[in-house]
Amino acid sequence: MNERHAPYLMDTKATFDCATFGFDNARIQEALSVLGLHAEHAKLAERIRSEATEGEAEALVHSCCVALARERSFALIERSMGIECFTQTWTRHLRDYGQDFDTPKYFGERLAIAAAFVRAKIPLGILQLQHSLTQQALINNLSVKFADDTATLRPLIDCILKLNSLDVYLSAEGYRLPQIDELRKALTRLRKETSHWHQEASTDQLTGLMRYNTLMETLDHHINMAHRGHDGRSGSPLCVAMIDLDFFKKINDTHGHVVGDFVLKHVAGRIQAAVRDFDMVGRFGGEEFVIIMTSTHLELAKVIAERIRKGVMETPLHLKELSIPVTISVGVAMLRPGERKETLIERADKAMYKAKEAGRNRVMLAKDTGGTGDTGDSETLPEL
Ligand SMILES: Nc1nc2c(ncn2[C@@H]2O[C@H](COP(=O)(O)OP(=O)(O)OP(=O)(O)O)[C@@H](O)[C@H]2O)c(=O)[nH]1
Repeated sequence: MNERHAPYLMDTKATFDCATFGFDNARIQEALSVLGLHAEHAKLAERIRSEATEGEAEALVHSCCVALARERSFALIERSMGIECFTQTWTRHLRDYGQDFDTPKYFGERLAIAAAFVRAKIPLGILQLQHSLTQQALINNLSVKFADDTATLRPLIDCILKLNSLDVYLSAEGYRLPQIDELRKALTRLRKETSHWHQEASTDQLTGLMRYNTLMETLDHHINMAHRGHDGRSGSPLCVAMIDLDFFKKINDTHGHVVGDFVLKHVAGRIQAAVRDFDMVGRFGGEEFVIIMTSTHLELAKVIAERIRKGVMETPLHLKELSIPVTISVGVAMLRPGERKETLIERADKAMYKAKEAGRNRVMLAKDTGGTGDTGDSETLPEL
């Protein structure tokens, strides 16, 4: 017996909320009206119960089960919910046949039974066969009893057909919700996985920063935005900083590649700590990083680049007994009107090489069209 499904099918005191399945009073009335089930059918259903199911429900279910057992997928019932649970639910269904068919409770119970069948992975066809067999058995039973009284028999059969249609309809609806639920869960899972893989694909494993491709796509996007201007009219300033570790080969040669990796990670952390929340940092290559600074003029970009340089210089990496000092050289360039990312990066790169040539551990600016001043370690370069 499958414990998970049994309570849904057997707990007679449980009330099932048909609203979960999208049935409010208006929808209940709509379904009843489509099927032509009215108040007068309550009396007919009562008659069916007293004539055909009272005291006979178990025998009826037994004979139906014998027929149903010929169906190959019937074995699933035994495996997933157990025959006892199945027959008890069916017997209860027959004893209460058509009772309060116009109430949310009636709808809720049938919807929940169908949902339990779905969870037990029993095909909808079995549940619908069960309804057909019930209909057949009741009609046969009454046809024998009222063989000579067609005036009584006809409305009773009409009522059975209608109540059976309602059962078939509710079983189909009950099957739909869990399936939609499963679909929703599968979609959520897929979305999570996609976003996880997207994150993996766009993140540099060592530093946790953006990878080269994502960095370039991001730069492209922001350059387009900057050319258009945030208000869609005038251009908006954008700067790029190219950062390269100084004498990194020596660090690798002295301490080994693994320690070199720790240094890269450490510097990436220092850069992230020094930039503003909305600046975008990526790993450009081996020991090169790029920062995209939107809505930022060269003057401000220089201040930020200086802050990063100082931050790195003042925070050596401590590894056990080792203290490894690190410095960086930085080139900063501001986007020119109509400029593409390739030349912007190239100008920042050239400025960075000028910083190397000038003695390293400094910030150099690629001259923008307006020209900039020079403070401290930063220098303004001739136009590149
Ligand atoms: N540990 C480690 N080393 C790397 C990685 N990527 C590149 N490198 C090393 O970075 C070093 C860069 O050396 P160079 O280009 O000569 O530059 P440098 O020694 O930093 O000297 P300057 O840039 O002129 O100051 C090389 O030894 C590369 O092998 C990496 O992911 N991990």
